[in-house]
Amino acid sequence: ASSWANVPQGPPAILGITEAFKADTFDKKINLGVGAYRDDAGKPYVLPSVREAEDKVIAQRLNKEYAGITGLPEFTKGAAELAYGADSPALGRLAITQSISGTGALRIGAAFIERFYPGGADRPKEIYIPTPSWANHGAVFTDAGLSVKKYRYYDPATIGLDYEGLLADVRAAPAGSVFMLHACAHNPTGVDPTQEQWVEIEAAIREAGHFVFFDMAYQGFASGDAAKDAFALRYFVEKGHQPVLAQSFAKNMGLYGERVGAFSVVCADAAEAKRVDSQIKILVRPMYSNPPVHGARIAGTILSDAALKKQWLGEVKDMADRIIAMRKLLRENLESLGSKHDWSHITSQIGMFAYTGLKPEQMDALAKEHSVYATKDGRISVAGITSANVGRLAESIFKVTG
Ligand SMILES: Cc1ncc(COP(=O)(O)O)c(CN[C@@](C)(CC(=O)O)C(=O)O)c1O
Repeated sequence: ASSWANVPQGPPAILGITEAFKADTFDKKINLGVGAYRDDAGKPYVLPSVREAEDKVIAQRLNKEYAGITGLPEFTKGAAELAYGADSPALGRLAITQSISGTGALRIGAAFIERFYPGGADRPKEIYIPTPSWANHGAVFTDAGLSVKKYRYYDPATIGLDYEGLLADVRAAPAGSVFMLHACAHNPTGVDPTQEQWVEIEAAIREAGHFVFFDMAYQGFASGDAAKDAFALRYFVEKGHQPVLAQSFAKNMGLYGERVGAFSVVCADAAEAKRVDSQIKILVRPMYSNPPVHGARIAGTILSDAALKKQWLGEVKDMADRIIAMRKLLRENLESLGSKHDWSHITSQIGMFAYTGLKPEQMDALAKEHSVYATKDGRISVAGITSANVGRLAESIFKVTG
């Protein structure tokens, strides 16, 4: 018999929505599934600054030699400055490696924590993630040998932050626990703490002696302001935390398929950063040895050229502004249809996604009766909304929510 006779059929991944969408022949079907930016014509968007940087890279006729294990220094330097701030004292004591986008950064981080996080041999290697969190977080951490715990985050009653529950769970966790925090644009809810709430959360985490793993997959894409979106990360570093950070350039540079990201560790000093860097190399070498160069060359070109970086930040703001405009339009359309529900969360939430509060059966009805496709948890990718389809989308939501 075949060696794989016992391999079971797994459930469809998130991309199952896209399959159902593709199979639908209705010409006005709407895909609000995968979190990828679309312009107002509903088309994928390659940022002009990325095209320009790519032309520069190609014109250099570079060779195809291996990058180092931790990737292109020009890229990782730029990524660090973008995240922590060009004048951050953390930059002098940072270990950073290029990664296979955000997912790869999370995986390196999980492996590093599994191998080195203190707490003694008896301490279970675990990480606390928000409820809900990005669909892939759990699997990334369990596959790296960490057990996943949950902390309260989203409150269905208010379709907002369960602030008291979050603080209670931070305080209840054993001292020195590892907490995963979404730096901005929480996925899937779009619900972020206010800056005042971040200040409280930081104090609770510091008092409990917890360790922080930031996932920043949407810097600049949430508010349109890269520094504002990095507030939580930079505030925690300022208060003395030594977090680890996963960065993705999939969304804010539109480099989805180029797989550009970075993983970094804020260390106590330069000597510690050197030791940590050596151990990150030992982890990465047998994982994938070294990263792809093309996307990092594009991102590095943008991040190291003041004019291109300025142009890029303007384009990221334009994407964020379009998302914010679609949130407003959807809410206004629902209200003008006479919906009795409170839709203020659609505009108070931030980033790629809106957590509508619709139930799974209502999401099913949206797909089956209205050819509107999104995940069962009620998450819609706002990037899939256009000025052409927002009216029909609002009518569909109005019909299934009454
Ligand atoms: C919070 C968060 N972290 C990390 C990643 C990883 O992205 P990357 O590996 O492509 O850099 C995503 C992407 N989440 C998307 C946008 C895509 C996906 O699920 O893969 C989403 O639809 O939720 C994310 O939402």
